[in-house]
Amino acid sequence: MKLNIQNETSRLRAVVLGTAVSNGNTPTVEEAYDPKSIEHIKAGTYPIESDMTEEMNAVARVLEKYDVKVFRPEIIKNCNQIFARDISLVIEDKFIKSNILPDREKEIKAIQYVIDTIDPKKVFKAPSEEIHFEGGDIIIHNDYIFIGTYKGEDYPDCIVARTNMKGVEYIKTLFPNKIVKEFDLNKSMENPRDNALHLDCCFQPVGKNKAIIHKEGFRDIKGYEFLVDLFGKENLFHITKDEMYDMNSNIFSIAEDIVISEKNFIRLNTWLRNHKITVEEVPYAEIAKQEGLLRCSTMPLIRD
Ligand SMILES: NC(=[NH2+])NCCC[C@H](N)C(=O)O
Repeated sequence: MKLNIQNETSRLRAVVLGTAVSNGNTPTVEEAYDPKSIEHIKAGTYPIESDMTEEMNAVARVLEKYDVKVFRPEIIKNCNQIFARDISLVIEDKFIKSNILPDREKEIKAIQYVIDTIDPKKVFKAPSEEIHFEGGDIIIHNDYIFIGTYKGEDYPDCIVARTNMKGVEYIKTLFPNKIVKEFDLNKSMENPRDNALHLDCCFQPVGKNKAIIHKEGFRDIKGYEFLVDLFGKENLFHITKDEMYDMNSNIFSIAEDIVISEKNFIRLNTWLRNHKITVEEVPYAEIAKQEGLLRCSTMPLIRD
């Protein structure tokens, strides 16, 4: 397979879509690695496998409708494999295995059968365990690579901070011709409304020149201002804390003028349609309880 990814919105041809099959029992609070999951574990409202499987199948049906080749991970028993985005990423024609949170390391072997179809010279793995990065923090935007990170001193104890500056430096070495720009994000293990878990939880380009953004997700306001300058204020759709919590920035583009979005995102979906973007609505509120949505559960391999 010949990979090609230059941005988040060109016409999609092939993608990995995660799976909720054999997702395991409801984790304990200690086992969870994000605050929104913890909230639902405590409230007894943690999502169940059959509901999540149904939601993901709805996404698969939309992708098939647009003739996108869909790869699913092999099933690892009792393992949460929903968020395919984080375990690896594709930039240009390179496949990069993430140095992910140790709790999630075993997820990658389920897509080895996909990796086996790629030229081994194009497959990369960071050389040191001190280099951390996950796909949800990395957004490719033509000449730019945007990377979410966390520069707080408590990084080592912060399991919602998944990409460090060593990760940013590593991506820079792989793409010397790109402008790599990092963003220091706000993290909170206590309150999901204050937690920009990954960059794609508070920002994502959409359409040709637009983006969805949550200003308060940026720990360093200069990062937010940089994006305002680059995209232009009139091209940004600002979301509130509650909309970030519901994961509005985490929709998924099939093309510049086609997105998959959650059916309850009324304000966002209206804005998209007003900009002549076709919105394919799916139910994804159960998946959202684990602090991830459509971008998080998809990992594009080929776009035009
Ligand atoms: N790309 C993303 N934003 N992924 C969300 C992953 C959510 C998952 N609960 C985690 O904490 O790892």
